[in-house]
Amino acid sequence: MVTRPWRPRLLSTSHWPVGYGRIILPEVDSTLSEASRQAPSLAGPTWILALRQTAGRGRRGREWVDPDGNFAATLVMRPGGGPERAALRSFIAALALYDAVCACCPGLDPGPSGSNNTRPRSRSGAARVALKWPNDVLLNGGKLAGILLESNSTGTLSIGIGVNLLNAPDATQIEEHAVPPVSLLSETGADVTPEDFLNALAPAFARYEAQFKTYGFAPIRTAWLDRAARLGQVITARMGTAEQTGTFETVDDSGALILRTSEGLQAIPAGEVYF
Ligand SMILES: O=C(O)CCCC[C@@H]1SC[C@@H]2NC(=O)N[C@@H]21
Repeated sequence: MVTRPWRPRLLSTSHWPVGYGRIILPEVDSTLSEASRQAPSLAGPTWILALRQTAGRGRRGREWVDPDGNFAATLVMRPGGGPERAALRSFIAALALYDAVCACCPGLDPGPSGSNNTRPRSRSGAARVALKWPNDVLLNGGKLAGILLESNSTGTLSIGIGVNLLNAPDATQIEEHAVPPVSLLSETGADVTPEDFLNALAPAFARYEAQFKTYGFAPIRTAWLDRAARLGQVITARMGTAEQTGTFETVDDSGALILRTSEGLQAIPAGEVYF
């Protein structure tokens, strides 16, 4: 496992978004759990970053293995607007992650827009980032980051984000057919600290959130589709024990995956995608 030598960090706050709080903890069980504990006393949207998580959780009840040096944070907010609208924040978080990764790695190839965005690496050999429905960020075709949304009946939404900055978890621990994990360091050579990553991610999230509040989901959906992995290709979506294979046509205005199958267009509101 790669470790980063300790060095004092000067946190740049010059681009920190107005109205957002920030809490940095040396260690916590899970930033999502910490978000539930802290939410009642928070005055506004707040990022909770932990330099170490001892009980990180992933989607579908999975453990999120979080080796030292990786990014683990949760944004706690009270977005209003009901659960369906709140859930669209996963697309905002994915776009913000995409921008933060590109900002931290200047040599990265943002990739072509639209359905060509399927090759794991660009022709020039530069690393390539893409978004995988519903909640993953891919780098060179491997899983770099995951997003887990949790909400409660009081209207609190917690957006948990894990990024393999320094180390990718052991690939033998992943599910069959799942995308293998990669790290930012191994794929690009960029050594980015969790604090620096947060300083790129928080303003990017705030920009997309402001756009969403003003213009709704349409521009977010378009931007997400421009960065989507495997658009126009045959993929398999798994919903519990059921599976659907078809061509990835689009994402609709509720965020559902639209697959073209032999029975016509199928909308999949939630599930996991396999390539
Ligand atoms: O399964 C996934 O892909 C989602 C992973 C989400 C992991 C992050 S790390 C920060 C936050 N705290 C957690 O316990 N989980 C999320």
